[in-house]
Amino acid sequence: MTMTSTERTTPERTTIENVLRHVRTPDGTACVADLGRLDAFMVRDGVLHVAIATERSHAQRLQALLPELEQALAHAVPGSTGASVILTAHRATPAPAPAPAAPAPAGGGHRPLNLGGGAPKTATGPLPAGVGVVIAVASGKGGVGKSTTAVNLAVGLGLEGLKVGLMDADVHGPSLPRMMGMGDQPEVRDSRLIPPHKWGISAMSIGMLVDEGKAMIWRGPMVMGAINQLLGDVDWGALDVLVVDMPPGTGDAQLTLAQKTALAGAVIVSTPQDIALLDARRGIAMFEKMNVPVLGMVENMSYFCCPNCNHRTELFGHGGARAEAEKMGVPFLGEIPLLADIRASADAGAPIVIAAPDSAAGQAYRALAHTVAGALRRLLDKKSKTATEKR
Ligand SMILES: Nc1ncnc2c1ncn2[C@@H]1O[C@H](COP(=O)(O)OP(=O)(O)OP(=O)(O)O)[C@@H](O)[C@H]1O
Repeated sequence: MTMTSTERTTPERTTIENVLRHVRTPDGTACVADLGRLDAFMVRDGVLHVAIATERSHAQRLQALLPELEQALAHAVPGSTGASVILTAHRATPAPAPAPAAPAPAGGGHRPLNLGGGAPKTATGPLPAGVGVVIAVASGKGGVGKSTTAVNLAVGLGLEGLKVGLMDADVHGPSLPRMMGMGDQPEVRDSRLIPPHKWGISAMSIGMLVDEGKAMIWRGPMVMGAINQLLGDVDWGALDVLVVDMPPGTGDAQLTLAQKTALAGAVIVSTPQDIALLDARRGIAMFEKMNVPVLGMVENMSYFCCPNCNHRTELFGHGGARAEAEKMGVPFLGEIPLLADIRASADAGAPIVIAAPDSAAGQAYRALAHTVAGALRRLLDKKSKTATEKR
Protein backbone atom coordinates (compact mmCIF):
# COMPACT_ATOMS: atom_id res chain seq x y z
CA MET A 1 0.00 0.00 0.00
CA THR A 2 1.26 3.47 -0.87
CA MET A 3 -0.07 6.42 0.96
CA THR A 4 0.72 10.05 0.85
CA SER A 5 -0.54 13.24 2.43
CA THR A 6 -1.11 16.75 1.20
CA GLU A 7 2.39 17.98 1.80
CA ARG A 8 4.70 15.49 0.06
CA THR A 9 5.51 15.73 -3.66
CA THR A 10 6.07 12.29 -5.19
CA PRO A 11 6.11 11.10 -8.83
CA GLU A 12 2.66 9.56 -8.23
CA ARG A 13 1.30 12.84 -6.90
CA THR A 14 2.61 14.69 -9.96
CA THR A 15 1.02 12.10 -12.27
CA ILE A 16 -2.34 12.32 -10.51
CA GLU A 17 -2.23 16.13 -10.54
CA ASN A 18 -1.56 16.02 -14.29
CA VAL A 19 -4.67 13.89 -14.79
CA LEU A 20 -6.64 16.41 -12.70
CA ARG A 21 -5.55 19.07 -15.17
CA HIS A 22 -6.66 17.03 -18.19
CA VAL A 23 -10.20 16.12 -17.20
CA ARG A 24 -12.38 19.13 -18.01
CA THR A 25 -16.00 20.23 -17.62
CA PRO A 26 -18.19 19.58 -20.72
CA ASP A 27 -18.06 23.29 -21.69
CA GLY A 28 -14.24 23.15 -21.41
CA THR A 29 -14.04 26.20 -19.15
CA ALA A 30 -12.47 24.44 -16.14
CA CYS A 31 -10.47 21.35 -15.28
CA VAL A 32 -10.67 19.27 -12.10
CA ALA A 33 -7.53 20.98 -10.78
CA ASP A 34 -9.30 24.37 -11.09
CA LEU A 35 -12.20 23.16 -8.97
CA GLY A 36 -10.42 21.10 -6.34
CA ARG A 37 -7.11 20.12 -4.83
CA LEU A 38 -5.57 16.66 -4.45
CA ASP A 39 -5.93 15.97 -0.75
CA ALA A 40 -4.65 12.41 -0.38
CA PHE A 41 -4.28 9.17 -2.26
CA MET A 42 -3.29 5.59 -1.76
CA VAL A 43 -3.19 2.35 -3.72
CA ARG A 44 -4.62 -0.73 -2.15
CA ASP A 45 -5.52 -4.06 -3.74
CA GLY A 46 -4.99 -2.56 -7.18
CA VAL A 47 -7.34 0.37 -6.62
CA LEU A 48 -6.12 3.95 -6.51
CA HIS A 49 -8.15 5.80 -3.88
CA VAL A 50 -8.10 9.56 -4.29
CA ALA A 51 -9.57 12.30 -2.09
CA ILE A 52 -10.10 15.73 -3.63
CA ALA A 53 -10.75 18.72 -1.41
CA THR A 54 -13.07 21.31 -2.88
CA GLU A 55 -15.23 24.28 -1.96
CA ARG A 56 -18.87 23.39 -1.52
CA SER A 57 -19.80 25.70 -4.44
CA HIS A 58 -17.77 23.49 -6.82
CA ALA A 59 -18.89 20.13 -5.46
CA GLN A 60 -21.75 19.58 -7.90
CA ARG A 61 -19.65 20.35 -11.01
CA LEU A 62 -16.89 18.09 -9.75
CA GLN A 63 -19.28 15.28 -8.87
CA ALA A 64 -20.40 15.17 -12.51
CA LEU A 65 -16.79 14.65 -13.61
CA LEU A 66 -16.04 11.72 -11.29
CA PRO A 67 -16.82 8.84 -13.72
CA GLU A 68 -14.50 10.32 -16.36
CA LEU A 69 -11.88 11.09 -13.74
CA GLU A 70 -11.98 7.58 -12.29
CA GLN A 71 -11.52 6.18 -15.79
CA ALA A 72 -8.58 8.49 -16.48
CA LEU A 73 -6.94 7.60 -13.17
CA ALA A 74 -7.49 3.84 -13.35
CA HIS A 75 -3.98 3.01 -14.62
CA ALA A 76 -2.32 6.28 -13.68
CA VAL A 77 0.10 5.01 -11.03
CA PRO A 78 2.08 1.76 -10.74
CA GLY A 79 0.00 -1.05 -9.28
CA SER A 80 -3.42 0.46 -9.98
CA THR A 81 -5.96 -1.09 -12.32
CA GLY A 82 -8.93 0.93 -11.10
CA ALA A 83 -9.64 4.20 -9.31
CA SER A 84 -12.11 5.48 -6.77
CA VAL A 85 -12.44 9.20 -6.08
CA ILE A 86 -14.18 10.93 -3.19
CA LEU A 87 -14.79 14.63 -2.70
CA THR A 88 -14.19 16.21 0.65
CA ALA A 89 -16.04 19.50 0.44
CA HIS A 90 -14.86 22.29 2.68
CA ARG A 91 -16.90 25.25 3.78
CA ALA A 92 -16.24 28.49 1.98
CA THR A 93 -16.75 30.28 5.28
CA PRO A 94 -16.57 28.77 8.75
CA ALA A 95 -19.89 27.87 10.36
CA PRO A 96 -21.11 30.15 13.12
CA ALA A 97 -19.88 28.67 16.39
CA PRO A 98 -22.41 29.19 19.15
CA ALA A 99 -20.13 29.62 22.13
CA PRO A 100 -17.96 26.55 22.45
CA ALA A 101 -15.97 26.28 25.66
CA ALA A 102 -13.05 28.19 24.16
CA PRO A 103 -12.76 30.26 20.96
CA ALA A 104 -11.80 28.41 17.80
CA PRO A 105 -8.29 29.16 16.56
CA ALA A 106 -7.91 32.17 14.27
CA GLY A 107 -8.53 31.28 10.63
CA GLY A 108 -10.51 28.19 11.55
CA GLY A 109 -7.28 26.20 11.52
CA HIS A 110 -6.23 23.06 13.26
CA ARG A 111 -5.62 23.53 16.96
CA PRO A 112 -2.58 21.47 17.89
CA LEU A 113 -3.39 18.63 20.24
CA ASN A 114 -2.46 19.50 23.73
CA LEU A 115 -2.21 16.44 25.81
CA GLY A 116 0.90 17.02 27.76
CA GLY A 117 -0.30 19.51 30.37
CA GLY A 118 0.31 23.25 30.29
CA ALA A 119 -1.92 25.66 28.38
CA PRO A 120 -5.54 25.22 27.32
CA LYS A 121 -6.82 21.68 26.99
CA THR A 122 -10.38 22.12 25.91
CA ALA A 123 -12.31 20.41 23.15
CA THR A 124 -13.14 23.15 20.68
CA GLY A 125 -14.22 23.43 17.07
CA PRO A 126 -17.50 24.57 15.63
CA LEU A 127 -20.70 23.12 16.97
CA PRO A 128 -22.98 22.21 14.04
CA ALA A 129 -25.56 25.01 13.60
CA GLY A 130 -28.75 24.37 15.55
CA VAL A 131 -27.25 21.63 17.73
CA GLY A 132 -27.52 22.05 21.52
CA VAL A 133 -24.78 19.69 22.66
CA VAL A 134 -22.62 17.00 21.10
CA ILE A 135 -21.72 13.86 23.04
CA ALA A 136 -19.49 10.97 22.03
CA VAL A 137 -19.95 7.27 22.54
CA ALA A 138 -16.46 5.83 22.63
CA SER A 139 -14.50 2.74 23.54
CA GLY A 140 -10.83 2.12 24.02
CA LYS A 141 -10.98 -1.00 21.85
CA GLY A 142 -13.10 -2.35 19.00
CA GLY A 143 -15.88 -4.90 19.18
CA VAL A 144 -17.12 -4.12 22.68
CA GLY A 145 -20.56 -3.00 21.48
CA LYS A 146 -19.94 0.73 21.14
CA SER A 147 -22.10 1.18 18.01
CA THR A 148 -24.91 -0.97 19.43
CA THR A 149 -24.84 1.19 22.56
CA ALA A 150 -24.69 4.44 20.54
CA VAL A 151 -27.72 3.45 18.44
CA ASN A 152 -29.84 2.28 21.39
CA LEU A 153 -28.79 5.26 23.48
CA ALA A 154 -29.63 7.74 20.70
CA VAL A 155 -33.03 6.18 19.98
CA GLY A 156 -33.61 5.89 23.76
CA LEU A 157 -32.85 9.62 24.18
CA GLY A 158 -35.44 10.29 21.46
CA LEU A 159 -37.95 8.23 23.48
CA GLU A 160 -37.06 10.43 26.47
CA GLY A 161 -38.42 13.41 24.50
CA LEU A 162 -35.14 14.90 23.25
CA LYS A 163 -34.51 15.88 19.63
CA VAL A 164 -31.63 13.63 18.66
CA GLY A 165 -29.17 13.22 15.80
CA LEU A 166 -26.79 10.29 15.48
CA MET A 167 -23.56 10.63 13.53
CA ASP A 168 -21.59 7.50 12.70
CA ALA A 169 -17.95 8.60 12.74
CA ASP A 170 -16.75 5.00 12.80
CA VAL A 171 -15.46 5.45 9.27
CA HIS A 172 -13.65 2.10 9.11
CA GLY A 173 -16.70 0.12 10.13
CA PRO A 174 -19.85 2.17 9.56
CA SER A 175 -22.55 -0.04 11.05
CA LEU A 176 -25.28 2.56 11.56
CA PRO A 177 -27.12 1.99 8.24
CA ARG A 178 -27.48 -1.71 9.09
CA MET A 179 -28.33 -1.22 12.77
CA MET A 180 -30.90 1.50 12.01
CA GLY A 181 -32.27 -0.27 8.93
CA MET A 182 -31.49 2.73 6.72
CA GLY A 183 -30.62 1.93 3.14
CA ASP A 184 -31.43 5.34 1.69
CA GLN A 185 -28.96 7.89 0.41
CA PRO A 186 -29.43 11.22 2.17
CA GLU A 187 -31.27 13.96 0.29
CA VAL A 188 -29.13 16.88 -0.92
CA ARG A 189 -30.66 20.34 -0.48
CA ASP A 190 -28.76 23.55 -1.31
CA SER A 191 -25.54 21.49 -1.45
CA ARG A 192 -26.13 20.20 2.09
CA LEU A 193 -26.91 16.65 3.14
CA ILE A 194 -30.21 16.15 4.93
CA PRO A 195 -29.93 13.22 7.36
CA PRO A 196 -32.68 10.63 6.97
CA HIS A 197 -35.08 10.19 9.89
CA LYS A 198 -35.82 6.83 11.46
CA TRP A 199 -37.00 5.52 14.84
CA GLY A 200 -37.59 9.14 15.96
CA ILE A 201 -34.07 10.43 15.31
CA SER A 202 -31.98 11.85 12.43
CA ALA A 203 -28.99 9.76 11.49
CA MET A 204 -26.06 10.09 9.17
CA SER A 205 -23.21 7.72 8.34
CA ILE A 206 -20.38 7.58 5.87
CA GLY A 207 -21.86 4.16 5.06
CA MET A 208 -24.79 5.99 3.38
CA LEU A 209 -22.41 7.86 1.07
CA VAL A 210 -19.92 5.24 -0.02
CA ASP A 211 -19.68 1.53 -0.32
CA GLU A 212 -18.88 0.10 3.15
CA GLY A 213 -15.90 -1.83 1.75
CA LYS A 214 -14.32 1.34 0.36
CA ALA A 215 -14.50 3.27 3.62
CA MET A 216 -12.94 0.36 5.50
CA ILE A 217 -9.55 0.86 3.88
CA TRP A 218 -9.25 4.63 4.17
CA ARG A 219 -6.41 5.93 6.24
CA GLY A 220 -5.32 9.22 7.77
CA PRO A 221 -6.28 12.24 5.66
CA MET A 222 -9.05 10.41 3.82
CA VAL A 223 -10.69 9.47 7.09
CA MET A 224 -10.43 13.02 8.37
CA GLY A 225 -11.81 14.32 5.05
CA ALA A 226 -14.83 12.06 5.40
CA ILE A 227 -15.36 13.08 9.02
CA ASN A 228 -15.03 16.77 8.15
CA GLN A 229 -17.71 16.25 5.54
CA LEU A 230 -20.02 14.62 8.08
CA LEU A 231 -19.43 17.50 10.47
CA GLY A 232 -19.53 20.36 8.01
CA ASP A 233 -21.90 19.39 5.23
CA VAL A 234 -24.82 17.86 7.07
CA ASP A 235 -27.80 20.04 7.89
CA TRP A 236 -28.84 18.55 11.22
CA GLY A 237 -31.61 21.10 11.83
CA ALA A 238 -32.56 21.91 15.42
CA LEU A 239 -31.32 19.21 17.79
CA ASP A 240 -31.00 18.97 21.56
CA VAL A 241 -28.18 16.50 21.22
CA LEU A 242 -25.98 15.02 18.52
CA VAL A 243 -24.63 11.62 19.53
CA VAL A 244 -21.36 10.75 17.79
CA ASP A 245 -20.43 7.09 17.44
CA MET A 246 -16.65 7.46 17.60
CA PRO A 247 -14.15 5.20 15.88
CA PRO A 248 -12.77 2.65 18.38
CA GLY A 249 -9.42 3.36 20.01
CA THR A 250 -7.49 6.39 21.19
CA GLY A 251 -5.36 7.29 18.17
CA ASP A 252 -4.97 10.53 16.24
CA ALA A 253 -8.32 10.25 14.43
CA GLN A 254 -10.15 9.97 17.75
CA LEU A 255 -8.21 12.85 19.29
CA THR A 256 -8.74 15.13 16.33
CA LEU A 257 -12.39 14.26 16.10
CA ALA A 258 -12.91 14.76 19.82
CA GLN A 259 -11.26 18.12 19.45
CA LYS A 260 -13.16 19.19 16.34
CA THR A 261 -16.61 18.50 17.62
CA ALA A 262 -16.77 20.68 20.76
CA LEU A 263 -17.80 17.68 22.81
CA ALA A 264 -19.89 18.32 25.89
CA GLY A 265 -19.34 14.82 27.23
CA ALA A 266 -18.39 11.24 26.49
CA VAL A 267 -19.95 7.89 27.33
CA ILE A 268 -17.36 5.11 27.52
CA VAL A 269 -18.38 1.56 26.66
CA SER A 270 -16.44 -1.41 27.94
CA THR A 271 -16.89 -5.12 28.49
CA PRO A 272 -15.98 -6.41 31.96
CA GLN A 273 -12.67 -8.10 31.00
CA ASP A 274 -9.44 -6.59 32.31
CA ILE A 275 -8.01 -6.06 28.86
CA ALA A 276 -11.04 -4.05 27.66
CA LEU A 277 -11.02 -2.10 30.92
CA LEU A 278 -7.39 -1.18 30.40
CA ASP A 279 -8.32 0.32 27.03
CA ALA A 280 -11.37 2.01 28.51
CA ARG A 281 -9.06 3.64 31.06
CA ARG A 282 -7.01 5.05 28.17
CA GLY A 283 -10.20 6.38 26.60
CA ILE A 284 -11.21 8.10 29.83
CA ALA A 285 -7.73 9.58 30.18
CA MET A 286 -7.89 10.89 26.61
CA PHE A 287 -11.16 12.73 27.18
CA GLU A 288 -10.08 14.05 30.56
CA LYS A 289 -6.89 15.48 29.10
CA MET A 290 -9.03 17.42 26.64
CA ASN A 291 -11.35 18.64 29.37
CA VAL A 292 -14.25 16.67 27.90
CA PRO A 293 -16.34 15.52 30.86
CA VAL A 294 -16.79 11.77 30.99
CA LEU A 295 -20.54 11.33 31.48
CA GLY A 296 -19.88 7.80 32.65
CA MET A 297 -19.06 4.23 31.82
CA VAL A 298 -21.36 1.47 30.55
CA GLU A 299 -20.63 -2.22 31.04
CA ASN A 300 -21.73 -4.11 27.92
CA MET A 301 -22.05 -7.90 27.74
CA SER A 302 -22.16 -7.68 31.50
CA TYR A 303 -23.90 -11.01 32.05
CA PHE A 304 -25.82 -13.62 30.07
CA CYS A 305 -29.37 -14.56 30.97
CA CYS A 306 -30.46 -17.91 29.51
CA PRO A 307 -33.70 -17.22 27.59
CA ASN A 308 -35.00 -20.70 28.53
CA CYS A 309 -34.24 -21.10 32.23
CA ASN A 310 -33.32 -17.50 33.15
CA HIS A 311 -30.04 -18.72 34.63
CA ARG A 312 -27.57 -15.86 34.85
CA THR A 313 -23.96 -16.50 33.78
CA GLU A 314 -21.18 -13.98 34.06
CA LEU A 315 -19.23 -15.00 30.97
CA PHE A 316 -16.61 -12.26 31.06
CA GLY A 317 -16.69 -11.66 34.78
CA HIS A 318 -19.02 -8.95 36.01
CA GLY A 319 -18.80 -5.62 37.75
CA GLY A 320 -15.34 -4.78 36.33
CA ALA A 321 -16.58 -1.57 34.69
CA ARG A 322 -18.40 -0.43 37.84
CA ALA A 323 -15.24 -0.97 39.89
CA GLU A 324 -13.11 0.75 37.25
CA ALA A 325 -15.54 3.70 37.08
CA GLU A 326 -15.33 4.06 40.85
CA LYS A 327 -11.55 3.90 40.72
CA MET A 328 -11.41 6.57 38.01
CA GLY A 329 -14.01 8.74 39.73
CA VAL A 330 -16.50 8.71 36.83
CA PRO A 331 -20.21 7.80 37.07
CA PHE A 332 -21.25 4.22 36.35
CA LEU A 333 -24.18 4.35 33.94
CA GLY A 334 -25.39 0.76 33.92
CA GLU A 335 -25.03 -2.83 32.78
CA ILE A 336 -26.23 -4.22 29.46
CA PRO A 337 -26.69 -8.01 29.29
CA LEU A 338 -25.26 -10.20 26.55
CA LEU A 339 -28.34 -11.31 24.65
CA ALA A 340 -28.82 -12.82 21.22
CA ASP A 341 -31.86 -10.54 20.75
CA ILE A 342 -29.64 -7.44 20.94
CA ARG A 343 -27.55 -8.67 18.03
CA ALA A 344 -30.54 -10.03 16.11
CA SER A 345 -32.48 -6.78 16.36
CA ALA A 346 -29.40 -4.75 15.38
CA ASP A 347 -28.91 -7.02 12.36
CA ALA A 348 -32.58 -6.62 11.46
CA GLY A 349 -32.32 -2.81 11.55
CA ALA A 350 -34.58 -2.18 14.54
CA PRO A 351 -32.71 -1.32 17.77
CA ILE A 352 -33.86 -3.39 20.75
CA VAL A 353 -35.30 -0.28 22.49
CA ILE A 354 -37.81 -0.28 19.61
CA ALA A 355 -38.02 -4.00 18.80
CA ALA A 356 -38.52 -5.17 22.40
CA PRO A 357 -38.75 -2.17 24.72
CA ASP A 358 -39.99 -4.24 27.66
CA SER A 359 -37.33 -6.94 27.43
CA ALA A 360 -34.45 -6.97 29.93
CA ALA A 361 -32.18 -5.48 27.27
CA GLY A 362 -34.74 -2.87 26.19
CA GLN A 363 -35.18 -1.83 29.81
CA ALA A 364 -31.42 -1.68 30.39
CA TYR A 365 -30.96 0.69 27.43
CA ARG A 366 -34.01 2.77 28.47
CA ALA A 367 -32.51 3.16 31.96
CA LEU A 368 -29.19 4.21 30.42
CA ALA A 369 -30.96 6.74 28.17
CA HIS A 370 -32.92 8.10 31.14
CA THR A 371 -29.74 8.70 33.15
CA VAL A 372 -27.93 10.33 30.22
CA ALA A 373 -31.01 12.44 29.36
CA GLY A 374 -30.94 13.82 32.92
CA ALA A 375 -27.29 14.84 32.54
CA LEU A 376 -28.00 16.37 29.11
CA ARG A 377 -30.98 18.38 30.37
CA ARG A 378 -28.74 19.84 33.07
CA LEU A 379 -26.13 20.74 30.44
CA LEU A 380 -28.74 22.31 28.15
CA ASP A 381 -30.24 24.31 31.05
CA LYS A 382 -26.82 25.59 32.02
CA LYS A 383 -26.14 26.56 28.44
CA SER A 384 -29.39 28.47 28.04
CA LYS A 385 -28.86 30.26 31.40
CA THR A 386 -25.37 31.33 30.29
CA ALA A 387 -26.79 32.56 26.96
CA THR A 388 -29.52 34.56 28.77
CA GLU A 389 -26.99 36.13 31.15
CA LYS A 390 -24.83 37.19 28.21
CA ARG A 391 -27.74 39.04 26.58
N1 LIG B 1 -25.06 -6.74 24.63
C1 LIG B 1 -24.93 -7.42 23.50
N2 LIG B 1 -25.48 -8.67 23.38
C2 LIG B 1 -25.34 -9.39 22.23
N3 LIG B 1 -24.68 -8.95 21.14
C3 LIG B 1 -24.12 -7.72 21.23
C4 LIG B 1 -24.21 -6.89 22.39
N4 LIG B 1 -23.57 -5.73 22.15
C5 LIG B 1 -23.08 -5.82 20.90
N5 LIG B 1 -23.40 -7.01 20.34
C6 LIG B 1 -23.03 -7.51 19.01
O1 LIG B 1 -21.59 -7.53 18.96
C7 LIG B 1 -21.13 -7.14 17.67
C8 LIG B 1 -20.21 -5.92 17.81
O2 LIG B 1 -20.99 -4.85 18.29
P1 LIG B 1 -20.73 -3.34 17.81
O3 LIG B 1 -20.60 -3.27 16.33
O4 LIG B 1 -21.73 -2.49 18.47
O5 LIG B 1 -19.30 -3.13 18.47
P2 LIG B 1 -18.29 -1.92 18.28
O6 LIG B 1 -17.58 -1.78 19.56
O7 LIG B 1 -18.98 -0.72 17.75
O8 LIG B 1 -17.39 -2.55 17.17
P3 LIG B 1 -16.37 -1.80 16.19
O9 LIG B 1 -15.32 -1.29 17.06
O10 LIG B 1 -15.93 -2.91 15.31
O11 LIG B 1 -17.14 -0.75 15.49
C9 LIG B 1 -22.38 -6.85 16.84
O12 LIG B 1 -22.70 -8.00 16.11
C10 LIG B 1 -23.47 -6.60 17.88
O13 LIG B 1 -24.77 -6.93 17.42
